[in-house]
Amino acid sequence: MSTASTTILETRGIAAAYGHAQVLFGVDVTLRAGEVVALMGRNGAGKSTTLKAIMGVVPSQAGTVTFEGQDVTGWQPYRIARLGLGYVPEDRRIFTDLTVYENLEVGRKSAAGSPGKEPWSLDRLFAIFPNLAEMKGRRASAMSGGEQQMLTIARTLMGNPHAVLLDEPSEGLAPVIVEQMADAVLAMKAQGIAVLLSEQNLYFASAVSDRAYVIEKGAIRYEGTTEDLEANDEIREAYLSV
Ligand SMILES: Nc1ncnc2c1ncn2[C@@H]1O[C@H](COP(=O)(O)OP(=O)(O)OP(=O)(O)O)[C@@H](O)[C@H]1O
Repeated sequence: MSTASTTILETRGIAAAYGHAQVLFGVDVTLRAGEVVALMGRNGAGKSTTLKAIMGVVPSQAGTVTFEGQDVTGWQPYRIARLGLGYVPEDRRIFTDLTVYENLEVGRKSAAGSPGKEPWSLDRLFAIFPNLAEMKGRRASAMSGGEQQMLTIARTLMGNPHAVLLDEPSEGLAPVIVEQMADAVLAMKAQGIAVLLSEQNLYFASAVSDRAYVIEKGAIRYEGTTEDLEANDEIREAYLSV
């Protein structure tokens, strides 16, 4: 049984580049069981690349990624996903020709090693995403961006992950949908899923996260509770847009 202090995901010194342009310079991030952690920073700071490097979507040139005690550095994304790490990228990769229901069925798979955990069912998902329940038969192409974002997360949960990486879940969402998104993240946490999310919105991050890292130019500049971050004018002004 994991406790709040068990490390579920850890990066040590990860570096990554696009061609000759290095964008991550030794990033250390830890996610413990049961936590929601925000990776904050301005546009281009390296948030998405950090999540991609964890997931093996971009190769890390240095450093290590450990998931549930296993060194997964250099693994293919599908293998990491199979271990139980879900990933929701910024671009919503849903099937627009399929209905909400069909998209969720496509996501159904069992992740390794979640003993005693009930697999996600559509009923459980719809309890967390009531708006999706109301539009089960709708094609994804006829949904708003925010609804598609919810669907992407719901579909990831159908894979029964133990932890999830969420890339900018609140980006571009109307305020009412941002609130629903915050509820969904908290519901995931209540179900025992650890979440590492990238975020620019301090309001959203504080509503859902226990701790935050601030990244700038590909390196972590601050680490602390979201409360401390909110109270730290210097860090906020230097590295965040708020
Ligand atoms: N596919 C790519 N090819 C080349 N450079 C890239 C690519 N993706 C990102 N970059 C560059 O890498 C740096 C980090 O980008 P990244 O997307 O990780 O930032 P971010 O903090 O997630 O910002 P955003 O909120 O804009 O997504 C930026 O300078 C960006 O221009």
